[in-house]
Amino acid sequence: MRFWKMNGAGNDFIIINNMVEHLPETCFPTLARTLCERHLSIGADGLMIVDAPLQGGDYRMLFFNSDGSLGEMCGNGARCICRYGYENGLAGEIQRVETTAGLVTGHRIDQRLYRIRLNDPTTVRLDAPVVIDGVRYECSYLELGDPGLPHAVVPYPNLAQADENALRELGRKIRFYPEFPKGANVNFCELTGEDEVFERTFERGVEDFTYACGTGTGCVVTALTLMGKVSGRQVRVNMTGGQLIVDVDLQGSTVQNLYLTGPTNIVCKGEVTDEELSLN
Ligand SMILES: N[C@H](CCC[C@H](N)C(=O)O)C(=O)O
Repeated sequence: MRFWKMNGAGNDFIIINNMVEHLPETCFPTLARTLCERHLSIGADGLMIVDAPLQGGDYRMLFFNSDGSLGEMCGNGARCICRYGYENGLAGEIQRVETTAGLVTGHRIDQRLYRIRLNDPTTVRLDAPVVIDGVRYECSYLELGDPGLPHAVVPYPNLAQADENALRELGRKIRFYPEFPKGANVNFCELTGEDEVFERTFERGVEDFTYACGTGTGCVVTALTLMGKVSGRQVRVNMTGGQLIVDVDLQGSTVQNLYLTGPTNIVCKGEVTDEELSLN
């Protein structure tokens, strides 16, 4: 079984082309759990399966988190998969990717830089405070696409200096907050300059911080734009693994287009030989 390992700003993925491998869909959760384990196998935040299109796109993308759960979408994953699609001749410089959350269009800017148009927000609750251990945190809740990928946006002062373990525990509690029916990816953020944000995301399905989260940055910049705190133009979001740029087109208070731009890295291309892997 051939695979590529890629990352987008440090959010890393294993990619398998199922138009070549012909694996049964039922094995994908186990495949993700096995291959994404960082000590026992290749290691990644998620597994992406490329498959034949069903709705007129260039191809279809299925995204599985490292715990085997299906994610509706993945912004950094979609940017990486666009490079995979381009370099494997599945699509041209502008491409249409079918995701579980709906169609995503991708644009090759240069060899490593890719921009995608993220799914439009389908739920935006700017005022969705959470109370954790008696402390109230201002929070927004957004979903991108349909069915929507859930995100909480939590402003957090002095984020870069925050105690890692305390932040992780808080992230976990908000991720499972009972008022978020699907759970949520939890994006802690702090404005660090004009149109510049620092962000750390505790991800559902990885159940820890990842180095970057593309849909998370899209939601952070959407919320901050609607609150009037950033312009929505070329907003720079810095995360552990690098920088992503987000553009938000507003029509009144409705988001019309949400773009995510950032780097991709092909780490290796290889063959899976994991002797512990069972496809049943
Ligand atoms: N890291 C991803 C999001 C993965 C979504 C996943 N954690 C879920 O909630 O299913 C991104 O770049 O947008």
